[in-house]
Amino acid sequence: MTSAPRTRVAIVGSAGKMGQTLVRLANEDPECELVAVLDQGDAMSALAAFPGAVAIEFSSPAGTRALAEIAPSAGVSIVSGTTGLDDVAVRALDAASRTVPVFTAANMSIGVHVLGVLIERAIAMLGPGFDMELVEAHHRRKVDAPSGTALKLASIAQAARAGTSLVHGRRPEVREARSPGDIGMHAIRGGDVIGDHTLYLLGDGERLELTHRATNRDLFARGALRAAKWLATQPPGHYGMEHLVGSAVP
Ligand SMILES: NC(=O)C1=CN([C@@H]2O[C@H](COP(=O)(O)OP(=O)(O)OC[C@H]3O[C@@H](n4cnc5c(N)ncnc54)[C@H](OP(=O)(O)O)[C@@H]3O)[C@@H](O)[C@H]2O)C=CC1
Ligand SMILES: O=C(O)C1=N[C@H](C(=O)O)C[C@H](O)C1
Repeated sequence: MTSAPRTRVAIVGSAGKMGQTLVRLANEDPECELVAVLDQGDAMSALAAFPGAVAIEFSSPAGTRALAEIAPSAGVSIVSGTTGLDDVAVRALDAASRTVPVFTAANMSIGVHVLGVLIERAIAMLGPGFDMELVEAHHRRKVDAPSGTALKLASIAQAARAGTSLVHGRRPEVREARSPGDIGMHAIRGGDVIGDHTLYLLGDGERLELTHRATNRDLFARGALRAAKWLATQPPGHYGMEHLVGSAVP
């Protein structure tokens, strides 16, 4: 009996919190072969030795950009989970996707993807009478705010209700009530919180609180490895969770 070829993966940002989790889970996965690990100070051009591999990158905007710039000539596909990307890194990923398959998601957990689907559905069903406030909490070492996940969920909310805009926090000098089109964005930082996201839908006499809580990083790494295995057989293009999991409610 012949078994399917293993997906060759390289981990970029391998010494980080996500990188270490990915190295452990990739080594445990019989469908993956870990061929390279790179971190700060390593030359991204080393990936040229592994054409056909999928580089899984959770590092920094500079790391994302460096990988996206080398991937087409190296012949490696990209799974990128880094958040807080600048325009240069976003454009570099888009450019790379014209030559190699690229998968990006601000959150690789299937639960957050489903939360996005539920948010879209809830807003459409509730109508305009419900105010929206989005609260996220993360560990004390997180550098970007709001989280990439919060921004993605907010973009889903904005698409579901026209005429909305993001309002980041509240300041004492602004003495005015919220506007109906506001989506309040609030970021909590501290301790070892892995990642919590709640969209409050606040109406008259009732409110919904749609929440996802991550309790370890394995779920993000498992999602990234699943994406890498899927991406290895895709043509060049820019993919996301909607392509891997789908968005339609059966
Ligand atoms: N999409 C998702 O599901 C998830 C996304 N994330 C995102 O992933 C990113 C990483 O998170 P996390 O692992 O917690 O962060 P860490 O800071 O723990 O790890 C990042 C690692 O990448 C390294 N690095 C930074 N820049 C480069 C570079 N240019 N080339 C190679 N390596 C580099 C860092 O090295 P050094 O410290 O020396 O700079 C560090 O070892 C963040 O943007 C986070 O928001 C996190 C969890 C889930
Ligand atoms: O930095 C983190 O830790 C996380 N970042 C991602 C984000 O910004 O949304 C995903 C997850 O919440 C953990």
